[in-house]
Amino acid sequence: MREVTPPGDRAARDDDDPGPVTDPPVVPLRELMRRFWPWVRPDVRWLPVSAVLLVLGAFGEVVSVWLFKDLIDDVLVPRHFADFWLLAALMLGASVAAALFTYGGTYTSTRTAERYMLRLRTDTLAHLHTLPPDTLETRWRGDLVARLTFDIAEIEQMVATGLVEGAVAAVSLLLFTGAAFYLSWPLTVAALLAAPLFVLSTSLFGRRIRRRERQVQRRAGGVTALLEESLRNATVTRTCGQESREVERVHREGKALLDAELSAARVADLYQPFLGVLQLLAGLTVVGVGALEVIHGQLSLGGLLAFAAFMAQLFEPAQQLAALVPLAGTACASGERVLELHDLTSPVRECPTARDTGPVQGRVTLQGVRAGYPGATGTPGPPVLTDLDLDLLPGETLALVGPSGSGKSTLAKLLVRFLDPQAGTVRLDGQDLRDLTLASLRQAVTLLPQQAPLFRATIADNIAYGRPDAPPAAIERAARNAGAHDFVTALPDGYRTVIGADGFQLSGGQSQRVAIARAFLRDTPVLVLDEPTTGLDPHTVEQFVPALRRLMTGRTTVLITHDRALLPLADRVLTLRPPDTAGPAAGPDSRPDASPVDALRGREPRKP
Ligand SMILES: Nc1ncnc2c1ncn2[C@@H]1O[C@H](COP(=O)(O)OP(=O)(O)OP(=O)(O)O)[C@@H](O)[C@H]1O
Repeated sequence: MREVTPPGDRAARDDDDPGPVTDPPVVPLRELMRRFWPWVRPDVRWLPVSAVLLVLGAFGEVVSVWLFKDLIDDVLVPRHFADFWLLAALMLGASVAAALFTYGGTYTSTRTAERYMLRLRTDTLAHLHTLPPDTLETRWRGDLVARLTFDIAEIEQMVATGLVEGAVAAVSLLLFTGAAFYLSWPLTVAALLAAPLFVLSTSLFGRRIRRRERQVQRRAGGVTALLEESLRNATVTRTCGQESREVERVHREGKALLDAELSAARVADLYQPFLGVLQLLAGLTVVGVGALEVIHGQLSLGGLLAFAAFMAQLFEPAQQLAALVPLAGTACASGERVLELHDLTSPVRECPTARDTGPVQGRVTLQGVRAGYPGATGTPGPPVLTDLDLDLLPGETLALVGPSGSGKSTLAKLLVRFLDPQAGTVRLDGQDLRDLTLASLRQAVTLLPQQAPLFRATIADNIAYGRPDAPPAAIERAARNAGAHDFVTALPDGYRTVIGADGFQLSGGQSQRVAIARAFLRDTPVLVLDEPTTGLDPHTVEQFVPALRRLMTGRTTVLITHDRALLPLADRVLTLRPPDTAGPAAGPDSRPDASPVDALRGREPRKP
């Protein structure tokens, strides 16, 4: 949803290139505070502790200023030096106590804020991990990272730090005003004449800053999104000779960010000098009225100087309160971006009465399945699969073939519930997948995606990713079964060799073997292999087949492949057709020449 922006607001105005990231829905400040408050709750008791410590610190300052007045009136004016030592010692004591209280208050407030940020970030990521991978992959990864880092830090500034600082500044303001009032009420009234102007300017500036900050955060997300994509696709960029285009793309979004930043700065940076003028106005009024009071003997010189000191002290919390205005603007814009993530819901839900699978034999049944993807508005999109019936016995291997876009990966997603059917049922050992807990289902089914994803960790840790408690002997056994042991032991650090996040130190075939070893170690009764030989040359595939055969033995396997060399591994072959070749959606191909290995059809499945 785009906010309506006033004419003349250059950075806020939508230009020809709105950038990759769109605005999240606008959320009122109260609603933002309500939504983000639960993460403060575990440490909520520390908020009053730090507030009390900070207020005690401010009180120490008041005492110190008061003693300063006595120093002027009782030592300096009457030239009575004997009282100096006691007053000086008391002033020093008050200042040291104030410094210690302020230190304790600041530290507890920082600790609360940092812990808040950690909780919010962890829970946001945990929420993202409840969403099907497709939901995340349709968003810009860099922008997601920006929301999980920068935006959450901005929210923390407001919700945890800002609240404490705001409360303490308000209390300090009251303390200093009370002390000033006690010294001279006419002077205090004169000083407070500027207060309505403060309040008015805060409201006017606040709204404008928030509007501009929304653009800043959106553009900042756009820059990280483009940077991430640009670096991830560096190989394609170089081979296509598009380096300058990539740099230009990021530069253009960076320029839009710069414009948005400058637009925000033009308002935010005007705010503080504007307040400075108001402060000067209040100060001059105080000096004028104070001079008259001293001349008429209604105020001592010490009193006037102490009043001036209180005024100086008063400006600090006033400035802190004022600084919360741009902070709140940024935090609101960031809050909206993080809330948008929290409001993403998974189309795949675990029902409250879901039960564990229990021991799994591995019979997989699809009955009248229709499946497709939700459209932009969340309504069901056109079906990719229709009327799909399938019955796989335990230990049976089904090769799933068909042209691109015919729905093979969609079927794989149904088996691990990354997607639910629009109609019909998918069953495991006769149990509807929707009646099972997601965790137990995924304990029973291993999905090996097309690209073997590797983590920046040791080879042993990569193999043990699905079973982190696996002993080294089990890891080695899995690697031997996957045909990975020989190349792993040839590496300088063997199983302790750290590989890059995208497996850049391993060849495609080696990465696939590590992924197969991972599947061996998980040892699930059902396997879904999505084009396991993608990118491998025929010779490597030939070497790879025995490992695949070992892995599939005794497990119900759906083997998605375009590779004819793998078809002999299957007991049956199912060919899917893309929706546009025959009616609205794909289904199992019943043509007699549908499968290149029709002879395999009807063959007895291997026993588990
Ligand atoms: N997340 C998604 N959102 C919307 N449509 C999708 C999504 N994923 C796949 N599709 C669409 O569903 C159809 C089937 O895609 P699917 O990935 O299942 O095909 P496939 O047979 O596995 O293709 P390939 O052999 O190229 O991997 C395609 O038209 C594709 O555009």
